[in-house]
Amino acid sequence: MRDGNQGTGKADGAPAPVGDAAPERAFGAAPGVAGRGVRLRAWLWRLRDRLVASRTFRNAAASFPLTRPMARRNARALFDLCAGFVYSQVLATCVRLDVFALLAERPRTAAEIGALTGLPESGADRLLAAAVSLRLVDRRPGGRYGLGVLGAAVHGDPGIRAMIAHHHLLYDDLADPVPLLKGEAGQTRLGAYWAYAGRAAGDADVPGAAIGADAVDAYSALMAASQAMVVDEVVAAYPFRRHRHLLDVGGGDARFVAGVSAVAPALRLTVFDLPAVAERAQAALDRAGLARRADAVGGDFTVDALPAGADLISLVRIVHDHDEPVVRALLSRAHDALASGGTLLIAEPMAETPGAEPVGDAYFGFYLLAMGSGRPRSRAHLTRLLEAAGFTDVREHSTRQPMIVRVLSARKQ
Ligand SMILES: C[S@@+](CC[C@H](N)C(=O)[O-])C[C@H]1O[C@@H](n2cnc3c(N)ncnc32)[C@H](O)[C@@H]1O
Repeated sequence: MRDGNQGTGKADGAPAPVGDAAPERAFGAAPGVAGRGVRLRAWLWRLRDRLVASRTFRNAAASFPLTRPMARRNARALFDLCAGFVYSQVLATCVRLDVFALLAERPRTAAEIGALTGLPESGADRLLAAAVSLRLVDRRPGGRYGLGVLGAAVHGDPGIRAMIAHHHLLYDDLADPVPLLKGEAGQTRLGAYWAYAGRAAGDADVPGAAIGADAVDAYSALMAASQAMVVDEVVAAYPFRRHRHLLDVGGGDARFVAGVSAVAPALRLTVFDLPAVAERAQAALDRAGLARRADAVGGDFTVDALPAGADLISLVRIVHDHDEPVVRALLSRAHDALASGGTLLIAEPMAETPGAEPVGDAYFGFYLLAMGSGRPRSRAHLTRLLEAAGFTDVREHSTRQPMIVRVLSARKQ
């Protein structure tokens, strides 16, 4: 099953093609004047493309003192694109060999790191030099190495480490992206990992109730590990205390509702997820001492109604996992289940996030492609979907790290 919007040839928020009459209408200019503006822009883009493609021009730009910084910046940006996979492998190796944990204990030499990780000293030396260049590791006095500013962040966050550790599945699937883009890849490793996403890629569509504990354990643990950074952002952005009952749809191991419970002590909490995950959620709620005010309900939101009556429904890192028809049906079910005057929250990383554009469209775009369903969506795209499902008053609540998660709320009349 593919996204209903795919294949239209017009990405969400993409500029209108050159020659389209829309810009003229938008600016209310006389058609002839605006048409000349569009043609002038098209000519300038062609000129820029020709110049930048010319080696002579690039050499001249690198020689001239005023354009040299820009020429160097662009050359470096292009090299980083070429080398991105290598940088990721340096990071993944440091995580796999626990280099950051070893350096957090105390600064160490390459020989010590080699002895502790099973690498020859020359291998440890090469890995550490690469990690220094990427700010994962710092050189310290006496030929020792310590944590770098980025390595310290990875060391301090089990969620980031878990994400990095599972990326080998993604890299395997992306070894040849063309069959993925053509929709001809069949079952992928990420599709198998995220059982609910990959279930339609096999011969038969597996019902949600048939997805067993074995199939959900790994992804549920990954989501639980990476939930801390999300819940902190969402709780800081949205006033949960004004509500009486939160239903967290696709709530995984109940980490999100547990985080919210701390800031909204009177809130009733319900987690809805696939039956195998709901069992994990119920056990987690019991362990957290939340059983009196929280419960978990098993079901499949592609076919089942959602539990009714909550005045707040949250979809945290859910919508981007699914193609258009599933999202439309889910939003409609959420609308049906909400109490009148209730609120729906969507919290997830989004496409076209200013300053984090590649995170949405490149990383999540290709991650979800490999997973077999879903796409990152922009705020404008989500707003259209929410309004089509009957919601009004769509608002964004600013988060401190919009790269990680953005929050939209919408009201049911
Ligand atoms: C990406 S995880 C997000 C989990 C959690 N909200 C978080 O942010 O950590 C997606 C969740 O949606 C659940 N899910 C996926 N498809 C579902 C379906 N058809 N019905 C119910 N839950 C589903 C998964 O089991 C999983 O827990």
